[in-house]
Amino acid sequence: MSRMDVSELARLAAPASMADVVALAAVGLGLATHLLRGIAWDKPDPYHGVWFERPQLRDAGAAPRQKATRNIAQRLAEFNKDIVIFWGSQSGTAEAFANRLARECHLRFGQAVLTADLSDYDVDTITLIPESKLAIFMLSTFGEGDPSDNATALWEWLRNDASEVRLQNLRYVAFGLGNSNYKHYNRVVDVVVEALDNAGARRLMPIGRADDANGGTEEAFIAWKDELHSFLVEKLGFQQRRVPYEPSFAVVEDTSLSPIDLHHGEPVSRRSGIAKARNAYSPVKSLAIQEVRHIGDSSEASCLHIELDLVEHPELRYQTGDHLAIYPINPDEEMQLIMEAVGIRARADTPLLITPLEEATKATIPSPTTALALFRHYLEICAPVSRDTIRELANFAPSQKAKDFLKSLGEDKEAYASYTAKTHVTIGRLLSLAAPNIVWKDLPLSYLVETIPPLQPRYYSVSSSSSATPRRASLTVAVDKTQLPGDPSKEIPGLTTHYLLALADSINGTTTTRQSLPSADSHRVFAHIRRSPFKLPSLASKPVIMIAAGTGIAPFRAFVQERARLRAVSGKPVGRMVLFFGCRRPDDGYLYREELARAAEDGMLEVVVAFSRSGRGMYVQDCVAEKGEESWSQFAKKRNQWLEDVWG
Ligand SMILES: Cc1cc2nc3c(=O)[nH]c(=O)nc-3n(C[C@H](O)[C@H](O)[C@H](O)COP(=O)(O)O)c2cc1C
Repeated sequence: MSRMDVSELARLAAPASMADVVALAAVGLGLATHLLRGIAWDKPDPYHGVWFERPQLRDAGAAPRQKATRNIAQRLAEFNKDIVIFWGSQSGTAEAFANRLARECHLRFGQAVLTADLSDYDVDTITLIPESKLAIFMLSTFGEGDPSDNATALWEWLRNDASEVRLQNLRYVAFGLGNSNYKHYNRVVDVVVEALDNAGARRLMPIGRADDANGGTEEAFIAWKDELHSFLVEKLGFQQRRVPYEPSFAVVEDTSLSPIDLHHGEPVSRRSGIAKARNAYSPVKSLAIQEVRHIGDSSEASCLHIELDLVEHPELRYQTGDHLAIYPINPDEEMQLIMEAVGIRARADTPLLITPLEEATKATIPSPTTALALFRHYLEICAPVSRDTIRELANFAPSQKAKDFLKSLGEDKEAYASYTAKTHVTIGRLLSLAAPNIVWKDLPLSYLVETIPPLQPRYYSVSSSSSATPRRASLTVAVDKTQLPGDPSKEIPGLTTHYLLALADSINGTTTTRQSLPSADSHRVFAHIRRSPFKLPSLASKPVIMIAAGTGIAPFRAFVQERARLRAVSGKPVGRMVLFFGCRRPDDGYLYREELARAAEDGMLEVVVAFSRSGRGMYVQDCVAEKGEESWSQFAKKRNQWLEDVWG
């Protein structure tokens, strides 16, 4: 990286909000990762903050099923399906879109559609899909222009074996999900489409691309879907029909089941497909919270340091730099709203059996369960409701007034945008706003089960070192709130962070959030560990430059602890570490101040702090530009030396 690159970084917009700070943290990590690319680790992984993962509870479902074939062509033939929708999704959006599109193709055109998690099939069997079928690819881009975990096999197959792949029979369309704020915007769909085309596949429509930069993903999907529908009618001769709803799941109350047989909220282990093959995820376990304390709080922001006990679970091992997934629970208020609206509140504890009506449909919710567990633990009920769903809900409305209201909102893009800018329309709120105090008796629970996405775990970088505290993992979590763009007086609390805040309140006897916990809460969280390639250089003598703002410091705290431990145990010197850290003021957001000062006193760490609201008002990128020059030239010298050592 040249001096110009550093000043370019300094020129970037100064952060003015929490979102900026988060973006800044990502830029910081990106830079650090870039500097150490190929030296400290093989594959850069600059996203140290909250991580996402596919939300599906893979092995969920009541009865054990026969092992499904991994041959996609065979599966399509077995279930007589006309269309396959492949999805590659990290945080669940592409998966939810694939399910919505499948339902719509079935209801509108009577087509038999299979949605396919890419990691459930051997990707080379795509070559066997006959010409009579249509394939739809819905792919998101993650990391640094990388595929989602479940699309890795497709990615590697198309890139590594490109010259051998023959796809003359494949007719397909593709839709990509990305964000133009990232350097490699929608790279995955572009690379995959290029490879498919080169292999002789016939692309029937231009690629659809969703840009999440300004929250445009949903509308881009609706627009692309409308184009696809017109194409299917006009070019492929599909006949339209009008079927408002056909369930894919049977949801029935079964009082014969005993409470001990029910899933009361524990997530089902997600170790399947590629993740299992690569041992990327640990099993999900219930972890006791050993300690939780507020650090670096200010009037504007709150930050938690949480220590989780791993002693009870010897099989749970983390490595410094790994991520930990927390399974949140929905707030009671939202849960009650929805149960009230569908008239199930009095039967919240009644056993519910949720069974796919077709063998080809994958279970996403553990069954048997209860309505309480369904809405508290298993469905993402705090997310805004999509315009498509609002339009569909009009079919089940309990009054003409409610129907008209939902239609006006669902069919008018502008009306929906301005309403949702001022109102946080979660499913429970929407139902109660559209028809106050009326039970939606025609709204089947199965519709909610298949329409509301499964609740996803949220990922955080572990902020402790596995060498220093192998049986205890800590997290550093900024408690976030999002202001509604059309009414900044309304703040939407972050789901997981406010759940963690409620736990902190309960443990410490404080009251900092309105969110309450279930009465029987035992101060434990469901969690699993995800392997991360974001690691310290394997040679402890290598110097490291770290750049972070706010809670982006989490993995670097772990790195500092790791090296300190190594030095204490081996008695040997370790490489120089420089940490550029950005926060507001010396008394606002300066996380782990004393700890960092101690490491600095020991001579193994240099901390360069940028205070954005104090003194000269510096941001971390200013510090990198101003003070980083000297560190950089030293680093560059060393780097050249390593390159010579490695490459000769
Ligand atoms: C950590 C992270 C990294 C991302 N990297 C990229 C990227 O490199 N290129 C891009 O176009 N979009 C990127 N995105 C945006 C996602 O592709 C976008 O949010 C998409 O809607 C997610 O779809 P999914 O939920 O199906 O995975 C990234 C998002 C996150 C949270």
